[in-house]
Amino acid sequence: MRKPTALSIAGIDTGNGAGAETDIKVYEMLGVHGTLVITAITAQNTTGVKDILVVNKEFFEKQMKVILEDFNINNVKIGMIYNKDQYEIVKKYLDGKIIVTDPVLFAKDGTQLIKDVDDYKRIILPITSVLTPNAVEASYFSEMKINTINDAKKASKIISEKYNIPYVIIKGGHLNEEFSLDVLYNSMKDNYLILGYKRINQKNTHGTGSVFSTILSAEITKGNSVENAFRIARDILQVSIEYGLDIGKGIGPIDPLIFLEKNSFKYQVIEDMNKFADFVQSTANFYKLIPEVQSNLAHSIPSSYVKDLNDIATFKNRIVKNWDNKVNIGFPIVFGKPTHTARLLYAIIQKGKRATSLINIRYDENIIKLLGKYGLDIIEVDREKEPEYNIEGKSMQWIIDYVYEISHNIPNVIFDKGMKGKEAMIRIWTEDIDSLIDLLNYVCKNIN
Ligand SMILES: Cc1ncc(CO)c(N)n1
Repeated sequence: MRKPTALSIAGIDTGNGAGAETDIKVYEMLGVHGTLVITAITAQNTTGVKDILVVNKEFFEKQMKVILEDFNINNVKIGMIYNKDQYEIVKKYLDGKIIVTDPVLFAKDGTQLIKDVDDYKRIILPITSVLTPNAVEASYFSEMKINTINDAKKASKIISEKYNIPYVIIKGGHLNEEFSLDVLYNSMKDNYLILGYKRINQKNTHGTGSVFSTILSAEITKGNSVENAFRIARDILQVSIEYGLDIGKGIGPIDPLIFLEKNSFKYQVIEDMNKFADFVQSTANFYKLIPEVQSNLAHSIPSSYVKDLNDIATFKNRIVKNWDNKVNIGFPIVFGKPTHTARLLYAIIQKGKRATSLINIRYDENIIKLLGKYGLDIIEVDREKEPEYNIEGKSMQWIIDYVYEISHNIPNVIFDKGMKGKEAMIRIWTEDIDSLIDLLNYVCKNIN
């Protein structure tokens, strides 16, 4: 196997939230082999940088030589780099390569991570291809206040011209707006690309800069344009922040690997639903469970990872009983469709249940009896008690709120006998797909 290879010049964060470890995590997750030249070891955790042991000039250069004489490196990412000696060695060996530089002047707790700042400006910035300052750093390099998106545009161009940097991205995390806006200035085209994402209220944001700049470097290494790399980086960053880790006593790290994890969870959901479809089609009596409005299965990734309906899949065209009692599975499997079953499952998960699978089936007293015999808890909902509203999709939330209020729990079987214009219905949820298949199989075997 061949793999594109890149180099990160960074410090070690012993708490594994930013720096070299994060860079390697991100490179590997995106299919790039990441190598390292270490600038310093920080004694660091989520509450801050407690001390810094700088790698001396000779050993710094030794690492550089060893890496470059072996690997074919054309892409570099620079994070924490400490002093003038290190800048000069970097220039000597790496000038002319594609360099993404994250100018980490200060850590989150204010610790200075770059010492000889004037030399840094003179030596590192002019060999940089893509610079990724936040608003505070950009303000420092451009010597202007940055309060608005227009300020950020102006500053990015000033920095680009002043230091001869082809691309400058000013990250808006520090700009005070409802949306976080990032500005990319492309000096060759003299144009801007602005990306806006909803600000996430979540305190665990350690490592945001390292993750962002390494995604850029990885995507550029694979041949993507800087613009596309920027879009990909911003997308992945958003989920990485949403799933920031509540570990440590301070500012916990964001989790870039969630991007892979979520994709693999979703793949498992699809496999489960295919298995469920096979079960339905090989079970002779299944048609007896299908109501007039037809059935659907809602199936989610592990419930603790569910953020919204996009994490829940259903069959786009339901599970349908034909005139000849054959059952059709309405493929394709789709995530994010706001069906009754998906909303119901979502509402149950919101109540803290480890639910992942839910189906609606026909109401029949005998089916209720069988479900009881099988050992499931059952509750009846009186839909006459439901208030009238005209907002689509509220009913499912009401059902779950009502059930929770009267039983302080969400039993696995929730049924109602219907009312005018609303068909009676049984809804069953389980913690996993196999439990749902087993119990439906029992019902189908014993129904007459
Ligand atoms: C080693 C290291 N690199 C970068 C940062 C910036 O987040 C940090 N805190 N520590």
